[in-house]
Amino acid sequence: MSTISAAAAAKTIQINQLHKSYTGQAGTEPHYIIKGVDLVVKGGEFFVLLGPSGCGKSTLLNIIAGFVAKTEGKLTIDGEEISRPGRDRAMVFQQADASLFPWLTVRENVEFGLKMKKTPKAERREVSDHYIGLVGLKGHENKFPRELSGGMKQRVQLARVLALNSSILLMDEPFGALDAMTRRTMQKELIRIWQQTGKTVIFVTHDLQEALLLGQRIGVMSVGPASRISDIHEVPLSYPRELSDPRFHELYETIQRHFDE
Ligand SMILES: Nc1ncnc2c1ncn2[C@@H]1O[C@H](COP(=O)(O)OP(=O)(O)OP(=O)(O)O)[C@@H](O)[C@H]1O
Repeated sequence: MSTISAAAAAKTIQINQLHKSYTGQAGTEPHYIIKGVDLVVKGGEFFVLLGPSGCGKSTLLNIIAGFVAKTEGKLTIDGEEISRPGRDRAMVFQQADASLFPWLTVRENVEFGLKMKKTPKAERREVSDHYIGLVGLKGHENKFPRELSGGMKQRVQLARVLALNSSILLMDEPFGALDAMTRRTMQKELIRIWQQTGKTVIFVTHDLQEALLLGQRIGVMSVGPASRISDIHEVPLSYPRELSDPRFHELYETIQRHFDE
């Protein structure tokens, strides 16, 4: 069966009393970045992690990815405790440049992970055609990253991650470096791709508008240190969401007020 048709089932992430601290010099108290994070993200959900700069969003995402070790607490995926990276999770970073190989074409970048997995050439081609099309890059297969705009590079990164067929997408401010118009287009496309692929998504942002455009639920992290998820807001709006929707504006005001208190 091809990688496209064998779509991985969405997975549930459960976090209980997660702490992350760094120790300083001998004899000093540990410095808690996050302390007491509790969270359940259901399989197939689009969950947004929102919080001010430096509160520990990336730290939490990196712990879920298995890139950073937790200090205490429990982290399970479909009931199985995890502590290292796995094929069930894939990360999309803010800087697409840093994650693409400049000497490989769009197609070669998208196929890279599959090549590492020794996927046969014909299947690699089928998968890369599918995801290059899905992210709107058809016709650009033979270009190199230097020939692409920032938005296009981010699409390549997304296609490469999608081609790996992980059931969980971890996204760390992936559109933070894009101009406003490209960012809006990418947000819409991401929702379309999420709806088509049924993946579990955890999307980190410090932008409330972006959080409300994307998330089914928004977890707000408190100001660090020793940050935790202090509130979870359900977003009862269907997709695609429009900034001009008065209900969007109302929700924005409600959550913003909460920040100001
Ligand atoms: N290896 C480390 N050792 C010590 N402190 C660290 C380490 N990594 C991160 N920190 C600290 O943890 C805190 C949270 O960082 P993190 O990058 O998770 O925040 P963030 O909410 O993602 O911020 P931003 O939105 O600015 O990216 C920061 O104060 C940072 O300095």
